[in-house]
Amino acid sequence: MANGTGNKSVVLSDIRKSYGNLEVIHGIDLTIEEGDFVVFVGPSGCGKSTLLRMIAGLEEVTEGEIAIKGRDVTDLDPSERGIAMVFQSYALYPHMSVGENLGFGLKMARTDPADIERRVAQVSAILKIDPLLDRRPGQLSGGQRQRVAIGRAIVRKPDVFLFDEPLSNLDAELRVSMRIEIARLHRELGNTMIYVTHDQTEAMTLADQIVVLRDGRIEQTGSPREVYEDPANMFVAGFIGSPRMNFLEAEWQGDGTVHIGSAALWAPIDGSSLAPGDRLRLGMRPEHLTVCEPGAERIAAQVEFSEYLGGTRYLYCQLEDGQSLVVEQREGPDWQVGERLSFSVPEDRRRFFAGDGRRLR
Ligand SMILES: Nc1ncnc2c1ncn2[C@@H]1O[C@H](COP(=O)(O)OP(=O)(O)OP(=O)(O)O)[C@@H](O)[C@H]1O
Repeated sequence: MANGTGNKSVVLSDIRKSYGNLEVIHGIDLTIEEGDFVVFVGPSGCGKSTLLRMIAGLEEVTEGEIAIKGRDVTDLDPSERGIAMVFQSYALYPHMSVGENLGFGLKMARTDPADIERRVAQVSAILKIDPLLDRRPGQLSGGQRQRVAIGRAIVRKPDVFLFDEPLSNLDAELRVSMRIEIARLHRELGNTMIYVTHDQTEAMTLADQIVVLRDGRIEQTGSPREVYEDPANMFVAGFIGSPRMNFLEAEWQGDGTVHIGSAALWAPIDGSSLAPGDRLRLGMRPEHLTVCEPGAERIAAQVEFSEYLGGTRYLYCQLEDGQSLVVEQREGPDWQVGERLSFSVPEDRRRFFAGDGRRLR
């Protein structure tokens, strides 16, 4: 909750969506607090855009209810919902100037022309596009176009901003600066923002709350830190983070340890639902593994491939039983391909999952 008011901004109640006989959203419940920046993430086809478009009113809801600021908007037109949407494609009117694009929505709403002029000036100052007001969209760079598209949303003073992958058409450098700009806008305007992205960095840096979706269901909702450090299940653990979390198959011993090859690692989990010999997964983030002297609690692996990225190095390793392990190394010697190493991982960084992906600890 960004502004601490605790008021509900958007409430989705048992939302379902079907295309013909095919249900793609399977009963989503979600409460978004006033002023929160909420990011939807998940693999391609999980329903991020469909959910956003249903909130916008661009897609009909098959079942369930959407409320914005306490008002049931499920059957209202997009224009009546108090939302503004920014698309990946910008969706600017090519034959209008930037100024006309910015003011068009207000003109349609029969706003007083002097008022339109004042608000367009205000917004173009916020977004630093005032020198561009007389240009057409065709005469702008990608970044400038996206600024105009965002300006067109702001000028209408919506309750809720919806962003559908707004930065994915921009080059890497511009993405970073626009990302920072969007974060600044959120801080300045304080509105609720809902944002769909494929980009992990955008999700982690912009979100107050990340909603992780899979196959039309919510797997977890939480702060970036919660979903990263305390994932609800193996899916979330594997989806959030790049390179992704390592999952090693391990055997539960019944004495509080798991075995991976010759390594015996302490596993502080509730073993009441487990039997000795049960297979578990031990999850470890690449940055939590460190090279150390061999020992009982050490995982032995051979370096297969090494990637130097400047500030960091990724070691792609293989255990004796063929399992893979990715290790992020920030400092220390440049280990070479073929080298046999031992790795340790702190106890509080170990995550355990049952065979069905359930989190054990
Ligand atoms: N008009 C449509 N007719 C039939 N199925 C559709 C339609 N639109 C979307 N779907 C299906 O609904 C599911 C969710 O699609 P959606 O575009 O919301 O996913 P997404 O998470 O946004 O994916 P991406 O990350 O690839 O954009 C997918 O299985 C998709 O094939």
